[in-house]
Amino acid sequence: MSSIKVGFLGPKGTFSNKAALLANPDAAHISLPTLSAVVEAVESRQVNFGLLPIENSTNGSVIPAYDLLKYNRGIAVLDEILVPVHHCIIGHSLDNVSRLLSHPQAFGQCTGWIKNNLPGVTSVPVNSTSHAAEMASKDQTGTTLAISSQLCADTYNYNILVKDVEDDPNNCTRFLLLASRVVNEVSIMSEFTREKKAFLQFTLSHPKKLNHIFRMLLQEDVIFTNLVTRPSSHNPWTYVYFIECVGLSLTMLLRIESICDEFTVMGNYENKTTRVV
Ligand SMILES: O=C(O)C(=O)Cc1ccccc1
Repeated sequence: MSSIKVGFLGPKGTFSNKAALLANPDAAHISLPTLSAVVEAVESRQVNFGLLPIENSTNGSVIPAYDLLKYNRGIAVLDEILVPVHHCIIGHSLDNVSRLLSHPQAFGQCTGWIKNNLPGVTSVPVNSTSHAAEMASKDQTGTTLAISSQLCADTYNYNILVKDVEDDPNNCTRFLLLASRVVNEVSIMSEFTREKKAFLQFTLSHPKKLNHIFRMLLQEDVIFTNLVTRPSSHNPWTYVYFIECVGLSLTMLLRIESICDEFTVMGNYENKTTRVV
C-alpha cells in the first residue's frame, strides 16, 4: 500500500475518483463525503493531496470550490487535471420516474437529455454522482434515477440504462490538485516560472486598483486563462479576485502583490487548457 494518500469526493466511482486515479494511480485513494472534507483533509495533512473540481467546459466555474479556496491560507495548488466527463443514467427503468439524483454539477451538463426524456421529473442534488447512483440502485420503488459515471456502475455493478447523456461530447472537468501550503509554499515561489500557469487570489482596497493590475499584466503580454470573482464577505459589492494566467514574471507578481490588500499565490503549474502561441 502506497504511503501517499490522495483525498477525493466519494464514494468510489465519482469523477473526482477518476481525477485521483489520473493524478496518482499508485497512491492510497481516500474517499471523503464532501468537497469541504477534501479541503480540510489536505489542510490538516490527513492526506498528502486532494482533488477539487474547479471548472467544467459546459457549466463554467464550480463556485462552491472557489468559496472553499477563498481566504484559505492552508492550501496550495500543484497541478490541474483534465477529466473527460461522460454521464450515464443509472437505475431500474425509464418509466414512472419520480426523481433524478446527481451532484449539482451533473444536471447542468445534461440539460438537453433531461428536458427531452424526463420532463417534469424533479432533479434532486446530492453530494456526489456515486452517492446518487447508490441511492437510485437501492430505491425499491424503482422510480429513482441517477446521473453517474461508467466507473461507478462498473465498481458497484449498477444497472446502466443510458450512456453519454451529456450535452457536449467534449464535456470536460478541470480539477485542481491540492496540497498543504505549509509544505509547498517555498517551492511554489522558488520554482515559479512565467511559462507555467500562475493562480492568484487577492483583494483590493479600491476596485480602481484592478485597472493598475490589468495595465501591468498587459505590459508583460500575459495571457489570462481564467478570472473569477467571489464576494469578499466583508462589505457588499467588494470582491476576492481569482486570476489564472500564463506569462507572468516573478518580478511583476511581486509588483502586483504590493498594490493588493490580501494576496496569495495559490499555485504555479503546467498550463493544460489554453493555447498560448
Ligand atoms: O460527483 C462527482 O462525481 C464529482 O466528482 C463532482 C463532479 C460531478 C460532475 C462532474 C464533475 C465532477
